[in-house]
Amino acid sequence: MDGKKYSVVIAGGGSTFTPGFVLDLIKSQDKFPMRQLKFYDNDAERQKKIGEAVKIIMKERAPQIKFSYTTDPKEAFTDVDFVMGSIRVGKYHMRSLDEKIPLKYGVNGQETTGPGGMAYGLRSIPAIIQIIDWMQEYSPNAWMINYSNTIAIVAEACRRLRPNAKIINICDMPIDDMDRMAAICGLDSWHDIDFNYYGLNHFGWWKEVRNKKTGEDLMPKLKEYVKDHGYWVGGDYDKDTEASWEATFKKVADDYKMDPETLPNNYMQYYYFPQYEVANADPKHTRTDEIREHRQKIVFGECERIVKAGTAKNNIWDISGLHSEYIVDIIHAIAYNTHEKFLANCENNGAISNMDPDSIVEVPALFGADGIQPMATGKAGRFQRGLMMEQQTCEKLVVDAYVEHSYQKMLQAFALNKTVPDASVAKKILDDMIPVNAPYWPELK
Ligand SMILES: NC(=O)c1ccc[n+]([C@@H]2O[C@H](COP(=O)([O-])OP(=O)(O)OC[C@H]3O[C@@H](n4cnc5c(N)ncnc54)[C@H](O)[C@@H]3O)[C@@H](O)[C@H]2O)c1
Ligand SMILES: O=P(O)(O)OC[C@H]1O[C@H](O[C@H]2[C@H](O)[C@@H](O)[C@@H](O)O[C@@H]2CO)[C@H](O)[C@@H](O)[C@@H]1O
Ligand SMILES: [Mn+2]
Repeated sequence: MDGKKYSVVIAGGGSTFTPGFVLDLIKSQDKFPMRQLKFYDNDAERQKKIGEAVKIIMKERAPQIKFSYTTDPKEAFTDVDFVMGSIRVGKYHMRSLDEKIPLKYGVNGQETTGPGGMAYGLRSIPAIIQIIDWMQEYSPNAWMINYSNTIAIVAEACRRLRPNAKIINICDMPIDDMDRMAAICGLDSWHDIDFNYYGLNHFGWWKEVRNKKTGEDLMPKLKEYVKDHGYWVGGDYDKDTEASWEATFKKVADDYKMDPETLPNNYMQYYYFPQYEVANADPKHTRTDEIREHRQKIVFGECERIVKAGTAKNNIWDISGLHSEYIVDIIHAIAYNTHEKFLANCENNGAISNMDPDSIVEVPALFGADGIQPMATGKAGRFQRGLMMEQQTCEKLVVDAYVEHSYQKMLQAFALNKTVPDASVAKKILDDMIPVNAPYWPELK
């Protein structure tokens, strides 16, 4: 370590994940020392609620790190080494519509999959491109680690519109799944697992899972468990897991049966069993409502409590979360050029040998000071390749729709998607989505 101390800005300071991430950054000061932490958000009021609580946390636990929050891009993106992308364009209001509009027509209503995921992706593109441009203008050497969804669509837009930008698009879902695999096999955490994985974001498969220390092949043990229980661990491990996530992890038992050679990312259920998802959804009460009643309420309630008490003693984020732990590991790998292996969403260029070079894929990559070096994962199975070709074409069509302001391309994206049964249904969903997305989408002609 060269004694350097880092400056980080979180874009989306008002995110429900921000306080947990801050606590993990503070705990990692021996590993990733910082001199400055800033928040940036375009909703001053929402950010202030988190910002005021974090001010107290920082004063008590890391007074050596200068902390501030702002809605001014120049102030936010000047003098930073890392930009963390945690924005949700349109906030929970728009997520709720992404979920509920498709359900009205009997189609899967989910944050990052199906028409809702494509609608969300189209909203995110201009905002992420704008943040990249600010970062390049005010801190040209900085890296942006982006986890703002819909990642596959954002990554495709970056590939086309800002090909030289220092941005890495990541997802923590496979980490969560691997942490569950570790627990199932009696290991401590995902850090104990070595893997070979390939696919698209929220759309992939493990080819290999091994004990990192001993090299033992864990696939037979995992398959035996997953066929009955999916990735549901239960007991103490899952004591805080919400009902919808419980259903998700259990459903992996059925996903797995679609290809017993591999282990699936839990998001495959939205593509394998869209009718089941719709049948089990309540169009009046979707995942957004659950978050409003649970995560959002808890996070903002806790911030309010800290501000009122004037202290952050015994706060709820003292226990690390996988999401932020993973992100700290990634920025550490870039800052200290460790070439550790994580998953990244990047241009294929042969990483999956039978996918187009210009596909955006999610594959293992070595993370270091120059960014990522994607690794060769071999050949996708015929079944997987067919699914991926369809899905990534949808993702490319959304970016076409953005670039060309094309109604036709967005309609094709919806109609092609595996979750949508019919082009006339695709049209109905799109026509309902256009007016509510008017503040965020280009005008589609
Ligand atoms: N990739 C992953 O694995 C992963 C995991 C968890 C969450 N996420 C993503 O992280 C993001 C945050 O999730 P959340 O549930 O905490 O959302 P949230 O709604 O609680 O917070 C998002 C924040 O972004 C702000 N925002 C919206 N548009 C903005 C813009 N243009 N510029 C600056 N700020 C803006 C909002 O005001 C809000 O404060 C989402 O995109 C979510 O999908 C990704
Ligand atoms: O419905 P949400 O907002 O709770 O989750 C949607 C996100 O789900 C995944 O992230 C999980 C993560 O895998 C888990 O370990 C924990 O940290 O919670 C995260 C969010 O709940 C997924 O990877 C994200 O892309 C989704 O946005
Ligand atoms: Mn994700």
